[in-house]
Amino acid sequence: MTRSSLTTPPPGAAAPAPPPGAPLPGAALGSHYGHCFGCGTEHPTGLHLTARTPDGATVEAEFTVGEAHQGAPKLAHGGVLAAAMDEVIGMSVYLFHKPYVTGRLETDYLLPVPVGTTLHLRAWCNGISGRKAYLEAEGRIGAPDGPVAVRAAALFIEVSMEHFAEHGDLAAIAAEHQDFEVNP
Ligand SMILES: CCCCC/C=C\C/C=C\C/C=C\C/C=C\CCCC(=O)SCCNC(=O)CCNC(=O)[C@H](O)C(C)(C)COP(=O)(O)OP(=O)(O)OC[C@H]1O[C@@H](n2cnc3c(N)ncnc32)[C@H](O)[C@@H]1OP(=O)(O)O
Repeated sequence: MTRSSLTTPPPGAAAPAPPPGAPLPGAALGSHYGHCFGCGTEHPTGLHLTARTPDGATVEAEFTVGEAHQGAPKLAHGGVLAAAMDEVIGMSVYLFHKPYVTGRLETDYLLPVPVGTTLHLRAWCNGISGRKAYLEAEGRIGAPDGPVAVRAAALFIEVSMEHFAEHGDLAAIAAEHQDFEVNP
């Protein structure tokens, strides 16, 4: 992965153990918001990613590239692939049971991804330092051990739930997340 210093964890940054209440190994993670473009089940044209954590520390999901995801004829659009990486990385930091947003997302495109391809996505955390989480993901063609088509590195920033109240619609999230309080 060609990674900038901004997405490289500083020395000593370690991923914490999942807190009580975090998804257990083997658990499906579900959607964090029904209208999310990445995982929302109610989104009419979204990616509809469904993820699970095999070990409580990493996240896996599959994304099949469809006609709606084209950039060049019969090839996936790079921005759509970046959205899939953003989503699976977001799910991996959700394992820590705190709200984070993407601050920076870096993507390497290594192979073209034809329509009809199933990408096997995997994301994990390389470390947390203060409010900053350093994360990484890869997308492999056709199988969990297939050739790597996309790699991503990201810096996610921890926010309070007030972030969503101030800038978005906290009530819509709270309706689906009784486990997140505005003033815990
Ligand atoms: C997404 C919905 C979540 C719903 C939450 C509800 C429940 C959670 C449940 C489930 C979640 C599960 C899955 C989520 C899956 C996918 C989600 C996809 C994620 C997204 O798609 S989310 C949308 C795109 N995202 C944004 O919409 C962010 C817009 N942005 C801002 O809202 C501010 O920009 C913010 C808050 C990022 C920072 O603002 P701020 O004022 O709080 O903090 P500040 O600026 O001081 O930064 C603190 C330290 O981070 C460094 N830093 C900041 N930004 C940086 C950058 N870009 N590059 C390098 N370093 C950066 C600073 O340099 C400083 O570092 P230092 O402390 O060392 O000085």
